[in-house]
Amino acid sequence: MSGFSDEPNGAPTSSQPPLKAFSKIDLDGHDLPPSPAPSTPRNGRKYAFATELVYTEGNDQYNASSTPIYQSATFKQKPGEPAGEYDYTRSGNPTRTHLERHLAKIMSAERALVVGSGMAALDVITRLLRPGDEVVTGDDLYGGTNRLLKYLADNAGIVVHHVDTTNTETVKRVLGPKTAMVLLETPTNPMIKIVDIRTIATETHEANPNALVAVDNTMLSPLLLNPLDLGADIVYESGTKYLSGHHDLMAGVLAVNSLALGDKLYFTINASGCGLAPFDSWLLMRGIKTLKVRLEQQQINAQRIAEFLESHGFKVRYPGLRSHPQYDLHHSMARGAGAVLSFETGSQEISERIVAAARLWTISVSFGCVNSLISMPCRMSHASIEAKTRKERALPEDIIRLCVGIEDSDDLIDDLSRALVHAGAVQLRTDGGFHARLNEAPPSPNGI
Ligand SMILES: Cc1ncc(COP(=O)(O)O)c(C=O)c1O
Ligand SMILES: N[C@@H](CCSC[C@H](N)C(=O)O)C(=O)O
Repeated sequence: MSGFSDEPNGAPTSSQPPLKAFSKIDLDGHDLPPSPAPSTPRNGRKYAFATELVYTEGNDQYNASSTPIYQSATFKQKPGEPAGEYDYTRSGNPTRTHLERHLAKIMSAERALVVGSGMAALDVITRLLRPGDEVVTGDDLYGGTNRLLKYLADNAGIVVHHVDTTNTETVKRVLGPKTAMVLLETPTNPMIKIVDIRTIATETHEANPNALVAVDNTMLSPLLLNPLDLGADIVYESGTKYLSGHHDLMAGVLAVNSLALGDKLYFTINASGCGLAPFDSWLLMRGIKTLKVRLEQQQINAQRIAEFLESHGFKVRYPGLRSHPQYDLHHSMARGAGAVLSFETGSQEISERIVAAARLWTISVSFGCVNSLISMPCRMSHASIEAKTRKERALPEDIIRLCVGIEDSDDLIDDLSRALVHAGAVQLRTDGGFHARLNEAPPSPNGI
């Protein structure tokens, strides 16, 4: 897999025009995000994504190259003059504003907002709902998203429909005038299923023009997907993941094209006080600058690892593989396959042994970090979904999720191979190769 031009990465030939990273913002610069601390060159020239990621323009009094951390809760006012631009950091802070302008630019959005975590972003979005409203969402979702929706269903009178969002007909059947929100993930976490944002957004707005389509873009980041360009009303993501890239902060990002909707989201952020703190805003701004180089390498590594596992007989879920049933759909929307994949071994016990035997792959929740991570979603990130519900939704208990980092891919494959052999997940052949034992009885714990 090569890089991140504005062309679809490895996409099948189609009659569709090439996917553009900045389709919304005009090259003459009439459509730049408003900004007291602009993040875009004032001459209006629009650069390639890699350039826009690192290029920022500020209005710092000393021309600081890195926008300073305004570590201040309050801002002094001048007597007898109207209130200044900032008064209190819960309401606004220059470091946070600069980050928000920068995000609006790279997300091709009219307005972006940043909060304390990805879940805080979803919380802000769901506060647009009223009792009796219906939400349509997937049957494969991040566990925390599922938990918040369940809370709203149990306590706030919101009706939540979990359906197979990979099937647009199924989604259409539950849409209606009471649908207030459709909440999508693509690829889904952890089953890596692909959702047709364009079709579902059209169907949703036909069913109820006031319904909002919100897309969780955590898996791909703005480098690989712009849900707003596909008809979504709100895009949000966990900045804890690819945008920051080092697992050293928690953040959530929201972006919209409707300024009226942006104002409603901002109201909740100010009213509830979940805006991102100045230091974390600065750290996230720093992380964003290396998004392309990190995710590009992560994706190259992920492709190699997915091919390695598949070639050894494992059932691998990764949209970079031609065997993915929705390969074409994914590449009609996105500019790359991302760096999260999952695979099954046929046995929960074997999967547990693989995870335990890995050394380079850290056992950890989350993804997007420069380090490679291995996890068992049913025990970790998705443990908050009841076992009964996981079963109903056919989430395999043995599924292993790999979140690929930027290490040397040979080292990653060596470590994974050793873990597979140690766990007894593979049958050794006389020529030194091996093949997945899928659905065979697990061997003795030393694996051989
Ligand atoms: C797809 C997805 N969305 C949202 C979140 C929530 O983000 P955060 O942990 O920053 O609250 C996560 C993980 O936590 C996630 O995997
Ligand atoms: N204990 C946490 C688990 C966080 S999972 C983080 C991430 N979204 C992932 O998919 O790994 C919780 O209960 O939220």
